[in-house]
Amino acid sequence: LPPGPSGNVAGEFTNLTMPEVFEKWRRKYGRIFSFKLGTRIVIVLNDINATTDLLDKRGEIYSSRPRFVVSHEILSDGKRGLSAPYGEHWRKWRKLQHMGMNGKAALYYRDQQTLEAAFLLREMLASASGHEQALQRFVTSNVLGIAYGRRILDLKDEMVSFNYKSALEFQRASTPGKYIVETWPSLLWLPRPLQWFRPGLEVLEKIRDKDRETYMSYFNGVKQRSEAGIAKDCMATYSLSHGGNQGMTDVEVAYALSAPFSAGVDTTLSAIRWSLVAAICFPDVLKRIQAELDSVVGQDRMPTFDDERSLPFLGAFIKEVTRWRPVVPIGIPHATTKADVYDGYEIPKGATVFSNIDVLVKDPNLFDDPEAFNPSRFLTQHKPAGNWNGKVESGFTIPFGFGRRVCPGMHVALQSTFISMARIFWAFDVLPAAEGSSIDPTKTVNRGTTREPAPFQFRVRVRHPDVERIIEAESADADFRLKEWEY
Ligand code: HEM
Repeated sequence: LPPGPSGNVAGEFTNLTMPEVFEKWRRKYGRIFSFKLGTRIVIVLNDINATTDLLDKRGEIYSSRPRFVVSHEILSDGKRGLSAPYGEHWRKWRKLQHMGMNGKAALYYRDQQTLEAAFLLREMLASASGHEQALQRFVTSNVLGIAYGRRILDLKDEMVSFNYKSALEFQRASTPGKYIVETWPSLLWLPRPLQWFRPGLEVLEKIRDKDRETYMSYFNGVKQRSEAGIAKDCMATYSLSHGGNQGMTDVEVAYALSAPFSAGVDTTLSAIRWSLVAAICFPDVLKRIQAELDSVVGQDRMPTFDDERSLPFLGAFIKEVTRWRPVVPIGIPHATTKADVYDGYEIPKGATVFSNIDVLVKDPNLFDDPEAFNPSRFLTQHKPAGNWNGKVESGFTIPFGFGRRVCPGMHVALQSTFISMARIFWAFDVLPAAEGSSIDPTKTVNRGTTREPAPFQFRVRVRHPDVERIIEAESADADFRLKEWEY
């Protein structure tokens, strides 16, 4: 096995976060290390070549997920794709995600994203600070638009509270050490009357039934709208088109439609929050973005997606934010389906494999002065960031994971980030909450697999005299046009 700490290391994770523990061990053991957690072998890749060699090039072996007996198999009836092992069910689920969110399909959601961004500006204009709710509503509404062609007017919407509750139950059920069957799944073979741990699982089975019923009701809602010819194109309607369900049952499709919410809200929101933190901490960068916006867009209309190609510095800024503060710092673990050998090390079948994104995006071999926040690195023609082994990457996608499991929501996430940032920076100066106060960009909060800035306050200041009038006009139009997504 690759080198690493021996013995029971579970205690290491009580005071430090997983990315922190990984960093400590990386300094000691180097580019690939391993350790044992319970009965599992965990391998951590801290190097882009090892990551691409294994997760990309040997995708046939490295594309599964670690087994989650309680949260995936029991609570989710094995139906959630994000935690599904590599195989037939995951493949069909993945095809639907791809069909609904690939680069071309993502273009369809631009209308809603643009209108929601006008709405967002109005909400931000209305409150001097404390824009958290407005940002959260913007991201959530777009994600539900992708899944169900439905928008939300506020965060109290029942669809939002249900999805949050369901995500929380999943997280709770994944807590290490909480359920004995997680460590000893063979206990589930005992005759039921002998399963002394059963009552704990029965609670989860009740939640599972309620989840299934609710997901089905959302899917059936779109079916009815589709039959009536009033559904907006979305993943649900794609699944209803000829062969669109990939041969999945209705319940499987209904579960698949829950993925954009569970994987897309916290991640996109965190990317947007980090973009604001960067704008506040690096005012010269913000000034340069605004100069670009002023010269391309001017002051008598809001930016749109049509301006994207003419705003290379804003594009570079968004890439740099995702590099500087990756929102899924150690990725989502893969797992092997076959034993393998790499660089003289044994990688056993069933091993959990992390790629340490946090380290890859700060690799000095890939990025000059990697700790610096420097969007211009993504404008250079000669040494594109992400160029390794002489291989030029057309895009920078490290923060979105690797191989067959790479984030299928990448395009919609980048679109949401682009249109919200373009419009916010066009309309407002983004400033610390109080004159002379500052934000510390090294302070972070971990939430499951995502990492976001520690809560911060900021205020916005209108940039030019016509902003309020334009926001009012555009958001009134958005109110009207967004009705197509309201039900
Ligand atoms: C800035 C925003 C986002 C980031 C940085 C991000 C990052 C990631 C990463 C690192 C993974 C794991 C990939 C791997 O296993 O190697 C992932 C998986 C996934 N993401 Fe995203 N994501 C973002 C937004 C979204 C959005 C908006 C959606 C959907 C609307 C989404 C849907 C998914 C799904 C369904 C998976 C699981 C894929 C699978 O297991 O096959 N993500 N994402």
